[in-house]
Amino acid sequence: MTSNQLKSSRISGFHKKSPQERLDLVAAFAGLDEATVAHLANMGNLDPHLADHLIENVVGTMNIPVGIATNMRIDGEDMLIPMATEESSVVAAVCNAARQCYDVGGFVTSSSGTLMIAQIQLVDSPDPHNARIKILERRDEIKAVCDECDPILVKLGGGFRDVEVRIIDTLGGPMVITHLIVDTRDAMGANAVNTMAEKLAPSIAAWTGGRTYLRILSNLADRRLARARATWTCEAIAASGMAGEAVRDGIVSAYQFAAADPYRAATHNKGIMNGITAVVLATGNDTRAIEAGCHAYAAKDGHYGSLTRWEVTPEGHLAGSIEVPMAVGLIGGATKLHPTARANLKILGVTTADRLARVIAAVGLAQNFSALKALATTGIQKGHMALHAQNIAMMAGAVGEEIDRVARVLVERGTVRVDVAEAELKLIRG
Ligand SMILES: CC(C)(COP(=O)([O-])OP(=O)([O-])OC[C@H]1O[C@@H](n2cnc3c(N)ncnc32)[C@H](O)[C@@H]1OP(=O)([O-])[O-])[C@@H](O)C(=O)NCCC(=O)NCCSC(=O)C[C@@](C)(O)CC(=O)[O-]
Ligand SMILES: NC(=O)C1=CN([C@@H]2O[C@H](COP(=O)(O)OP(=O)(O)OC[C@H]3O[C@@H](n4cnc5c(N)ncnc54)[C@H](OP(=O)(O)O)[C@@H]3O)[C@@H](O)[C@H]2O)C=CC1
Repeated sequence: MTSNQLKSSRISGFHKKSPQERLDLVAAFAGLDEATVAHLANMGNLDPHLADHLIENVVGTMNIPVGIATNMRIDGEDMLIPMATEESSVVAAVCNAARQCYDVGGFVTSSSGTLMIAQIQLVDSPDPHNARIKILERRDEIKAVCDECDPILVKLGGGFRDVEVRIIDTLGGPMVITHLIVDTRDAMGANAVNTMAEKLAPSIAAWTGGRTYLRILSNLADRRLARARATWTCEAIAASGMAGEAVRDGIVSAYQFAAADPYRAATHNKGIMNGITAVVLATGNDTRAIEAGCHAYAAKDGHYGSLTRWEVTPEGHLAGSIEVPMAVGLIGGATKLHPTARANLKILGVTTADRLARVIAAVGLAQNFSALKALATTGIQKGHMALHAQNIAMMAGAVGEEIDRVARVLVERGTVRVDVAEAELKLIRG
């Protein structure tokens, strides 16, 4: 092969090769050394055959640590929560928040059910209002078509629930958008509702005289909302040098800032997603679907705001609550296939997708509490950087016991920087 051929990304049939053959090609393309190739070839605790079938063009796996959030009491049940994340202090933050509300009962959760929405786009309808009514008239026929697509889902108590039709103004003129509302039970439901939308679309075109284009679920799963709330007493949240009342008021003020300002809300919600995404990933669910849904929900009032609310109760306690779309499943996607996801679901002990969704909402709320408490008191760097110091020590080359020794010095000096870690490592190694 010439070096030009090696540098071409046009590799026909790459997908038909084995992971090792692909890796050899990639190694030649990128000039990878033997150690890097060997590292990528080691697929850890994921069966290479499974990895090669979960996604396309596989050459390796990317291991992310799974940490356990402790102290979580949800609806009276003590739970251990597996979280998959690459970011330090995220797991500690959930443990910390849960610890401070454990004695007063922890988290209370609820949900709006497990309904998903599939959209069918109809264009070029000369009489969109007439078209809307014509579609609504066919409810029974629509139900029959949808339920026929997935008899197992129907047997499990799910299936078609309702049809709604909206007329929206677009750059291309009015469009008639049909929403199929489907109970997908313990599945996230994308495949189930997409199949229904595709099956139904030709009938919608025939009934109305328009043309159908897109037939796909909406990730703004606002018929599948998970909710959680918790109360923290001032006594429990007092921080070194700060009365609980001041901490409470600081958290409420931080929320008010996020509610009013999208620049702050983006960071505020990122913190919430630290927890949500970590559990979604740990259980093999679709992180992008959940993130898209949560951010769209945060903007549902035409203004991007906070996913949580923080208030003071009549007794003077701090009350936090969260409401988020949470389309997660226990069936389908990688949830059943990935052995780590299966193990994590076993640790969680949840037996329904609805319960999993509510647990995830509680984790999002806990995550937000800790971030806001840190921000409103000592600042985020103290706690976060203390844990991040270990990463910095490793970046400087520390191994084994050196990691803790270097990290401790970085925290003591208050300078969590790689150059300082390198200097300290030099000292330790003499
Ligand atoms: C970091 C802490 C927890 C320290 O908090 P602390 O009060 O200094 O820790 P502590 O040593 O007193 O321990 C208190 C409890 O925290 C937990 N805890 C304490 N250390 C650990 C640990 N190593 N591993 C596991 N759990 C830990 C543990 O539950 C412990 O109880 P115990 O077990 O001792 O009975 C605190 O400062 C904190 O919660 N900070 C917030 C950290 C955070 O939010 N990190 C997310 C990354 S930053 C970000 O991306 C989001 C952000 C901040 O931008 C969002 C926003 O702006 O809104
Ligand atoms: N925009 C998005 O978010 C999109 C996401 N996706 C992907 O779709 C995947 C999820 O699709 P999903 O439909 O959940 O998965 P699957 O189609 O893999 O699984 C759902 C199916 O499992 C069967 N089933 C068995 N037991 C149950 C039960 N207790 N509750 C419900 N269904 C049950 C059902 O019927 P049956 O056996 O008859 O099939 C159901 O249709 C994810 O990988 C996601 O990433 C795909 C497209 C777009």
